[in-house]
Amino acid sequence: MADHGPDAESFKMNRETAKGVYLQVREEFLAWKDKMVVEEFNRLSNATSTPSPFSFAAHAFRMPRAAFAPLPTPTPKVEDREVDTEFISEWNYDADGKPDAGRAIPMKVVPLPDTFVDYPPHPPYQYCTPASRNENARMIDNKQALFLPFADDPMFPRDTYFKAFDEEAQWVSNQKDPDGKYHLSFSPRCNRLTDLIFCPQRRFSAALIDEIIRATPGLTPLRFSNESGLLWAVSQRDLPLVIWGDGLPSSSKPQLPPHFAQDYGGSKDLFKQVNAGLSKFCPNLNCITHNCHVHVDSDWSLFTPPVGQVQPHLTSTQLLAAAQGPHPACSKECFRLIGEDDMEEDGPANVPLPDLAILDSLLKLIPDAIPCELAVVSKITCRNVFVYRREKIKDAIISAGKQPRKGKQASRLNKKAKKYDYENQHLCHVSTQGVALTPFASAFGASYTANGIAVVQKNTYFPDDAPPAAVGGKCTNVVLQRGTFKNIVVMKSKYGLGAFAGEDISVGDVVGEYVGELLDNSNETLGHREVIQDHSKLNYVRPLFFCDKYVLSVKSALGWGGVDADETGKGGEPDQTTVDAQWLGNPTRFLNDSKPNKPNCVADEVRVNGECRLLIRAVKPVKMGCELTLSYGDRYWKTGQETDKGGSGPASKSGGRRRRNEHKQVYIV
Ligand SMILES: C[S@@+](CC[C@H](N)C(=O)[O-])C[C@H]1O[C@@H](n2cnc3c(N)ncnc32)[C@H](O)[C@@H]1O
Repeated sequence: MADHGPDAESFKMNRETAKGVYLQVREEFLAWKDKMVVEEFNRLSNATSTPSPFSFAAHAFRMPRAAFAPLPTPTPKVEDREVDTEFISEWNYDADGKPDAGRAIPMKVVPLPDTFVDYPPHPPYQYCTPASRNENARMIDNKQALFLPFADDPMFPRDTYFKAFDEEAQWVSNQKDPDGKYHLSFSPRCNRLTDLIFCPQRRFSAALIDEIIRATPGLTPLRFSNESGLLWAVSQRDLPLVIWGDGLPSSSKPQLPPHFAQDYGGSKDLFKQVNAGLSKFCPNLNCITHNCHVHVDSDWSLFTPPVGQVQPHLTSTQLLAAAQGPHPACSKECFRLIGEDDMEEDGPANVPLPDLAILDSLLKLIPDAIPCELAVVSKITCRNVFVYRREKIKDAIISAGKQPRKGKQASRLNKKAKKYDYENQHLCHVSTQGVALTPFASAFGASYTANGIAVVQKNTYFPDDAPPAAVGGKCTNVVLQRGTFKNIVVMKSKYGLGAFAGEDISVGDVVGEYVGELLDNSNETLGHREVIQDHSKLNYVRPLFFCDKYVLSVKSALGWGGVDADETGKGGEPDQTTVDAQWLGNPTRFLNDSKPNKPNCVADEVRVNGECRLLIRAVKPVKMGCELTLSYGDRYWKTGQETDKGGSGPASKSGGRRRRNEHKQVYIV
């Protein structure tokens, strides 16, 4: 942090320069304004008895020139300032809308106080991009500094921050051409104006960069006023969209996929709709986003191809057998209560037709899905789903060998159905199949499934201390599926901001999901995040311990390998995975450490279709208005920082990679 001196210097210098420019622009504006006022005055003087109603108040707001000279400090009180008298015109209109002769009303014009004051730096950012799901952090996290954090804070160790980035990416050269003008060249990765500013090995002082920028037509100076200029603009990241001097926008969304707006032939058939919609969906099994730019670049060929009707593999008996286990049923309607003995006794399902239409489509797409999952999607009890499926897909057809289900193959399928460790699932069963959310999901109020396409949830694993499946007769698993979490209010607490219960919360309630950017050691250089943690004394990194091998499988599937991955990105062991809610998250990021008291919440690591998710679950009843707390674990405070000091936090490294690597057993339960 020792390098903030020169930055503070150049910051001051830029401010002086910016002030000069600001005053000059104000002079020009005034001259223009004066000219306009004179023109308008002449026009009015020459006017006949019926002045234009549009000239109303034409004389207002003329300011004396004295107001724009550099103002003395401190700003004089209003009554001490030079005051001019001006006139505005006023007309009354008759019933036909004709104005009368009008009158002049005298007005005192008070000069504005100097608006160029030294504002203190903005307090550290306390919020971040709101998100409902984890996102994979950029793999090239160390390649480019895309924006300058704390751009308005001269104490931010800017150089240390830049040094954390890849050296190759930092290279930039500067030569003067024969005319003595600066010629800028950038490394391939430093190809934007921002890189010029943010490349630490630029060998440029901020003043020199400012000079270069000024010499380049069309570019904004680094600092123009406290809320304008390039430094300010980049601190705003992508909001609002900033168009840089080179004409490139700060965020370039890829084009929509071809035929994105195509209609679906007016079809009400879900199967057809899903097929039509699938081509817009992210192939990442955990992503429910259409037109997803997080996991797929703009190569639309990578998007999910349409599917045909899927042949069922499992007989109802096999389906039922696969789902049996020691866990409790989620309600009286749980299909597992049917039991093999009752198989023939249950009558046909009595469900309304539109729901059956959805179920029909689902059975075409994922005939082997566990009925619980189809129940969530189709809003039919899983018992009825099971009964309907049994009617529709006769065991005899599958067993009779119409499908290739015999002998070894059948037993392999049985094994496959069983390998999903149902015994460990305390909550409602979810299937081994995929669930895709189509653009029509909101219309139907549900998500739709398609075999192995895009999965909202499958194979959820809750740790052993998870509460029983049924809370108040309802399956709590759907809380995660539907994102129906508790109200959390963010307010000031003892340690900066804190998360408070916005409603009464009972033991076992899922309060929310801790979401953020997923990082692992394939995001090689994360040092710049640590610089920010050090500076803000806030650390939002949460380790994930139990999920890594599953993350690996998802990553391999996507060609994102771990450390020792081969050149295709496959294979290798990923290192510790963490969720960082510094820049992307939701109100659960504000849960403070409860020390010295016991926490009222714990974080459960949950595996959902191979992806790790952190659920915040209440372990004590929490009354509305009370603060929600976790125990971060002793290791979190490994640097020995005191936990009873407001705003203090762990040194960045303790929350960053080092902590993750050294203390895998730490888990914020
Ligand atoms: C996940 S954030 C919690 C929200 C944070 N208070 C805020 O204002 O954004 C974790 C940070 O909160 C602060 N914090 C949380 N619990 C604390 C405690 N018991 N003692 C001191 N600081 C704490 C530390 O700065 C820590 O790095």
